[in-house]
Amino acid sequence: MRLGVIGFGNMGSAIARAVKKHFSDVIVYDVSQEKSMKALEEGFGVAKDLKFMLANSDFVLLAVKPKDVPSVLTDLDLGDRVLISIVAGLTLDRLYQLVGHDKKIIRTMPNINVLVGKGVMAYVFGENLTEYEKEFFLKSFSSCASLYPIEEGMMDSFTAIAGSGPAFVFKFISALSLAGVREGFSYELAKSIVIDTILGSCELLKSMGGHPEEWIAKVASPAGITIEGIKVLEERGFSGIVMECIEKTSQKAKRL
Ligand SMILES: NC(=O)C1=CN([C@@H]2O[C@H](COP(=O)(O)OP(=O)(O)OC[C@H]3O[C@@H](n4cnc5c(N)ncnc54)[C@H](OP(=O)(O)O)[C@@H]3O)[C@@H](O)[C@H]2O)C=CC1
Ligand SMILES: O=C(O)[C@@H]1CCC=N1
Repeated sequence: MRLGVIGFGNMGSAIARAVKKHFSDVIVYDVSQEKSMKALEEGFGVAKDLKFMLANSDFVLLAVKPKDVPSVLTDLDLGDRVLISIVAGLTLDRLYQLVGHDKKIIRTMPNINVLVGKGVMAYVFGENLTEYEKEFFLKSFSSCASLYPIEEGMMDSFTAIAGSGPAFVFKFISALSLAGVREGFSYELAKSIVIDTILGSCELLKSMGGHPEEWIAKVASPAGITIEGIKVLEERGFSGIVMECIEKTSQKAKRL
């Protein structure tokens, strides 16, 4: 199977690198000369136009910004190829309008962590896909992401929590690292301590299970020091802020 990648930006390049071993060939098309050069330097084939890319693809990854989608898909004849869209807010209905109702489409939402093989990706299969095509998609993408089959109606919520999620996690890492600097560590040392603490906490929760609040209770000793910090988070409405952050993010996906 051959993969065509439309848009070699943050996500197109991350996915191309992550899944290339599963495809006999990966060919990239990007309007940016700089991105095309980058793809070439990384050993990918580069197409001079969409027609050439299509002629050399069985699966086509749509990885351009939402505003650029109409210019890419209008008049594009996908034929029997499978279109994999990662575009936030772009519904299957809208995709069918653009490429034709008889076409093969998989709507997905990955996150940037596919770069290190630890991504998550939601997916919804459209009509007309063969069992082989579905299995090939699942096999190739499960090598870089935990795959979640979800109802399409939950896609914007998934996008907020998981697609945008790394940005919110990085924000927390950044804030905790700055707090470490304030306490007297160098930024690099603080960041390393924070990353190891978060990795360990995630590992613990994933392998041992339980509710996060139960683990908070094990860390926060009665009349100890941790509860003083928890009090500040509670007073400032940390959980409410995070919920509103996800609500606003999810709502924006509906307006794209
Ligand atoms: N960034 C993320 O973490 C995630 C993004 N997504 C989705 O992935 C998509 C891509 O996002 P991202 O990778 O961040 O965006 P980028 O801007 O980094 O990448 C898009 C690339 O496509 C190029 N491009 C623009 N128009 C065309 C065209 N007509 N034909 C071919 N290439 C074109 C752009 O060139 P130029 O820069 O010159 O315009 C750019 O190189 C978006 O739809 C987004 O919703 C989904 C999950 C996570
Ligand atoms: O911010 C965005 O629009 C994209 C979609 C999910 C992550 N990044």
